[in-house]
Amino acid sequence: MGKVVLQGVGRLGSAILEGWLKTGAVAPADLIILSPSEKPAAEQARAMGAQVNPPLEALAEARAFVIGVKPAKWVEASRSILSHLNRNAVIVSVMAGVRGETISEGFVGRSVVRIMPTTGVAQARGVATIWAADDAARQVGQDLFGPIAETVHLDEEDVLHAATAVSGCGPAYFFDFTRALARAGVEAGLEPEAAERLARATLRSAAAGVEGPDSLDALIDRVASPGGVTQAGLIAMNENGALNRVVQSAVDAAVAKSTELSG
Ligand SMILES: NC(=O)C1=CN([C@@H]2O[C@H](COP(=O)(O)OP(=O)(O)OC[C@H]3O[C@@H](n4cnc5c(N)ncnc54)[C@H](OP(=O)(O)O)[C@@H]3O)[C@@H](O)[C@H]2O)C=CC1
Ligand SMILES: O=C(O)[C@@H]1CCC=N1
Repeated sequence: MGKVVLQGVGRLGSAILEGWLKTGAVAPADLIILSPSEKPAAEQARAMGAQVNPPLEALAEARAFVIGVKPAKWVEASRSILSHLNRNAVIVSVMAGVRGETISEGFVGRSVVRIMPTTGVAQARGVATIWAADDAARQVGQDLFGPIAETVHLDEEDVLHAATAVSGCGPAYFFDFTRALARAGVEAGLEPEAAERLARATLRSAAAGVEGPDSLDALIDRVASPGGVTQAGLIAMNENGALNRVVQSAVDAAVAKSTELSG
């Protein structure tokens, strides 16, 4: 793979770094980490042989440059490094919204691959949607994220907005639902600690169900005995299409925000 630069070790950057260290997808000796402040994941990488904030001349060897900063920060963050960065480095953007063409222009024509990962990459159990204008850049994205995520390749860049709304944001929706389930359990009489343990463990248990080949309909059917307790709950949850409506509004709002970020 060659040297890989990670710029930004925040919520997602640290998850990516943890995944790489866990799987060895990027050898620590090949890692160059740029971070304005000290981060535990970066310190762990340093202890394993990575370079953290080395003199910028080190970027001359970069094969890939991963932008892990916020969409509002990347232009400013690229300014000081640009003249040092290898001319052939592939730019790997995990930023929501920002278009590949815009990033390529900012990086003076370098190839760009856009990735939309989930934070599950930390446990090498992420999902990563990949889009690139050229196959070589796409392959760099696959090499970096394939070992830490299930990868889904897109042909159309515009569909990344939808992938972001469904997958990039998705873990937060499930955590929010789990919290609501725990709260409802408390209302129904459970102690708060028991309610949270049950809701979290149920999320893990349900996730194990989707590891198999069964359709979502079949998985639901297996839990919902005809005329039974689950069916009563599902009917209440879906009354007048309430669940579909609320999920659709979440996805639509996230697509709108991602589109806004694309300028
Ligand atoms: N969080 C998520 O689940 C996902 C996030 N993304 C994308 O990932 C990107 C990062 O998001 P997230 O991790 O949530 O945001 P965070 O704010 O947690 O992380 C951004 C990091 O960028 C660092 N940073 C700022 N300026 C520089 C610079 N000049 N050089 C190096 N590092 C810099 C900040 O450092 P410091 O802490 O020192 O200020 C911070 O740690 C965004 O573009 C977002 O769209 C995509 C998919 C999922
Ligand atoms: O909330 C965000 O903007 C980022 C992008 C997808 C998940 N987190």
